Amino acid sequence: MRDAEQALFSGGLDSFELMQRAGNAVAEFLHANWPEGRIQVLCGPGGNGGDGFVAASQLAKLWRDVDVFCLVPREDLKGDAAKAAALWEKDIRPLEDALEAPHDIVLDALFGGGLSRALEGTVAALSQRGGRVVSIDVPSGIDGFTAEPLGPCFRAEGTITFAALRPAHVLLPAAAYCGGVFVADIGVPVKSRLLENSPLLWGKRLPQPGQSTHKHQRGHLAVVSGPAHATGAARLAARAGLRAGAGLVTVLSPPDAIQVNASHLTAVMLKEFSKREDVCDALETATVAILGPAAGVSSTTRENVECLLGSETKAVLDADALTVFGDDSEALHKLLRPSDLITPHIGEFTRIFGDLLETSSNKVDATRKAAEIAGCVVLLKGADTVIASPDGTAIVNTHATRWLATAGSGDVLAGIAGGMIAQGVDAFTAAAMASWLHGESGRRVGAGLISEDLEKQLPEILSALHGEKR
Ligand SMILES: NC(=O)C1=CN([C@@H]2O[C@H](COP(=O)(O)OP(=O)(O)OC[C@H]3O[C@@H](n4cnc5c(N)ncnc54)[C@H](OP(=O)(O)O)[C@@H]3O)[C@@H](O)[C@H]2O)[C@@H](O)CC1
Ligand SMILES: Nc1ncnc2c1ncn2[C@@H]1O[C@H](COP(=O)(O)OP(=O)(O)O)[C@@H](O)[C@H]1O
Ligand SMILES: [K+]
Repeated sequence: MRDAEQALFSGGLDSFELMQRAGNAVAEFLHANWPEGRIQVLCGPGGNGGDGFVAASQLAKLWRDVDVFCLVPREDLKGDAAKAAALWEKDIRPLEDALEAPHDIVLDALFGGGLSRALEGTVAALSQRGGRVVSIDVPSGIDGFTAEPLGPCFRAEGTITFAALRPAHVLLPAAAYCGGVFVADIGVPVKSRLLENSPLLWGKRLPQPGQSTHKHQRGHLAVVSGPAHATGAARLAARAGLRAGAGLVTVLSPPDAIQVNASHLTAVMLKEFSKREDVCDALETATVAILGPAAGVSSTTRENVECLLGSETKAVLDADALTVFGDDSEALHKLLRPSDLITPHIGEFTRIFGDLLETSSNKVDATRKAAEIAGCVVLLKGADTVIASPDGTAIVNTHATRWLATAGSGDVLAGIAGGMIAQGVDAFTAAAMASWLHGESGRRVGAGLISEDLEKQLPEILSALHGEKR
């Protein structure tokens, strides 16, 4: 078992006691969700198999029809797995027999945290049979730490794990093999929290105006525009921020882009900046500013970032505001504050955090380390988006759609986050809200999606979350 896994289960608790609690939880989970049918329990030689033996004996007590198969003979089992097998009084058959044995549901208790190599032979063949599979801890064949299949692996309808989610339960591609994931509390303390994004985490904290609220109480979002040929990104972010509920939104525009911005903006306000002081002055009246979308990789962008991070205004930094520090990322890390949010995609992440992705065991670990290094909230974009705060708490969002892979969709995401921060939501929660709302908007549009469509979905989605009919 790897260190990270061991740390999760520290606390001086008796390991066989934990195995019994785990196995009992597996039996309850399976019986509650798959109440009928003959169960084939496939046990491995270690702790995962041990959980399987406990679950099998408990399921038999619930009058379920259970057959148990094991990769190794009973007499070769050791430690807790041997103790658990002793609870199963009937036959333990060789694993090969499972290939042809009649069954309706498979309980996959082959390997969990101790998988050390790709599945082969009978185990590999069993993993490819299809059918209804419930996995213990993680579908066997998936490396729970890198969140990648090591080779052939089981595809579960449901997975039960213990104490806390692991990266494999929420990161792609592993998450797609887990089915519905249930976390059983087996009474062990959890050190760092990993959560799956959902309105259940933040729905009650969505900002909402009171009966007599005025716009100035809903915060002021500023978005810095790029030059005349690159203004659309800022407007996408600005309109999304307004839809998300910011009371006032201003696009700060360089002089050459004023005309083009003016001809496209209505509810969003416009203000010109020509030199550094103007940006600083304009930013001072804002609650939060978004800087980076199509801003240009230029000394002006860098100066604007420095000015923003030296002010009282909170920051959402994206795209060029990050890239501009590519050869001097430590300077950026020093300037960032805990209330700031940065939203890199993988390319931008690599520019400002070097090889962190390659040197970490998975995207969650890399994003957590990045948040610690930069001292701010980091949202790493992708089909699975990871949000981490410097204290180690992390949320993974897979509530999205591949149709979001289109120009400008990241600008909308930054805009929604900025709109939430303007209304007083902390950067971590705002990032979680934004990534879910962005994903839900994308799902509602589907094929043919362009970034302009996304903000138009927000009124309906937000109304539903507020429990208001439209
Ligand atoms: N920690 C706790 O307190 C709790 C832990 N719990 C449970 O324990 C599980 C972790 O147990 P674990 O560490 O024994 O690892 P596990 O996944 O059973 O496998 C290791 C064995 O498999 C073997 N093996 C590996 N790959 C193989 C392959 N491809 N093909 C063939 N063999 C292979 C490997 O052999 P080796 O690599 O040494 O050659 C070794 O013998 C965890 O997932 C959870 O279910 C719960 O009870 C809750 C409390
Ligand atoms: N295949 C995908 N599945 C789900 N979401 C995706 C996918 N590809 C991109 N996204 C989402 O779309 C957005 C793209 O952002 P980004 O790469 O910054 O684009 P842009 O710079 O064009 O705005 C991110 O929020 C990302 O998480
Ligand atoms: K398993």
